[in-house]
Amino acid sequence: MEQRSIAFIGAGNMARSIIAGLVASGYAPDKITATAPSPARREPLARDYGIHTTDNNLSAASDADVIVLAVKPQLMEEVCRPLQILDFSGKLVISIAAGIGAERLNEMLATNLNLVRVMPNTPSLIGKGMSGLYASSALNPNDRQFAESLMQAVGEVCWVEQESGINSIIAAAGSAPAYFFLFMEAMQEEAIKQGFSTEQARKLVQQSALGAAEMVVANPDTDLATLRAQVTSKGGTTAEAIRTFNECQLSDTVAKAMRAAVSRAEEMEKLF
Ligand SMILES: NC(=O)C1=CN([C@@H]2O[C@H](COP(=O)(O)OP(=O)(O)OC[C@H]3O[C@@H](n4cnc5c(N)ncnc54)[C@H](OP(=O)(O)O)[C@@H]3O)[C@@H](O)[C@H]2O)C=CC1
Ligand SMILES: O=C(O)[C@@H]1CCC=N1
Repeated sequence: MEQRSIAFIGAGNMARSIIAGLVASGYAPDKITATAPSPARREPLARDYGIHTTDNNLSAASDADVIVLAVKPQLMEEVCRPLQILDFSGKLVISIAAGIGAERLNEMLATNLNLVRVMPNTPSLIGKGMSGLYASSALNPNDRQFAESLMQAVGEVCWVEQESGINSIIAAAGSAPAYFFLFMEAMQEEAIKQGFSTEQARKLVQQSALGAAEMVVANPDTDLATLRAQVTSKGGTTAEAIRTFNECQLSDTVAKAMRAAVSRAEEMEKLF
């Protein structure tokens, strides 16, 4: 893919995941800079991926063709203010922040940005990311294409037509790895109670999760309910487990949780 110089402003969990995936996919480490105030954040990135790091946001952003805003939403305004003096006309800005809209980002950087909002997730680290992208129709096709290729280098992508769709991407993908981790944690805990060691319990759970996910991917024409039915023998053990989940209204709980994620993103849009 096109090798533009990229500055990640913020070098935390999500920036690291994208950087790792990018470098593994062949993106030149020399073209990537990441910024963070603490050396403890920067040094492992420089060491592990061979990228440049600095605590100077202004110089990193000034030297870059592409600026990825990757700080916590509550810090975004403070981080953007000193960058207002830059000329953004030839730069592409990608924001991965949840709960900060395009209009607000234009306001924070005091200009009309060439902007793509991206909502990635941490499996980008291993090239298995799922990212949602939004750009206004005014964005030039080259920038649109670059943002898409960048995120494709670390996983799958899905464009949304309306900016509000980014909040639904958060609910379905950005936050979603945590839901699966939570489910696996609960399973591991119970497997331990049933007599397995922590390692055995983890292996049982992770291999089942991996196998299930890979079966979903390998059978694109089979719906999820059918895959579930194939495990569920009539009058058998799975049926009892599923009945228990249904009794506890698992689907409703999942729906509630996803709506709570959207509501929080909407709330953050007002706060920051
Ligand atoms: N984590 C996730 O799964 C996802 C996160 N996001 C979004 O990504 C963004 C970052 O989240 P996440 O990576 O989890 O957060 P982290 O807290 O892990 O990372 C934030 C980073 O910002 C750095 N930082 C703090 N202050 C400054 C500053 N003044 N200038 C430059 N960098 C600064 C921190 O450095 P230091 O440690 O030195 O303070 C840290 O490296 C958020 O906006 C979030 O909404 C989006 C999708 C998924
Ligand atoms: O929890 C958060 O706010 C961020 C956005 C999606 C995943 N992590």
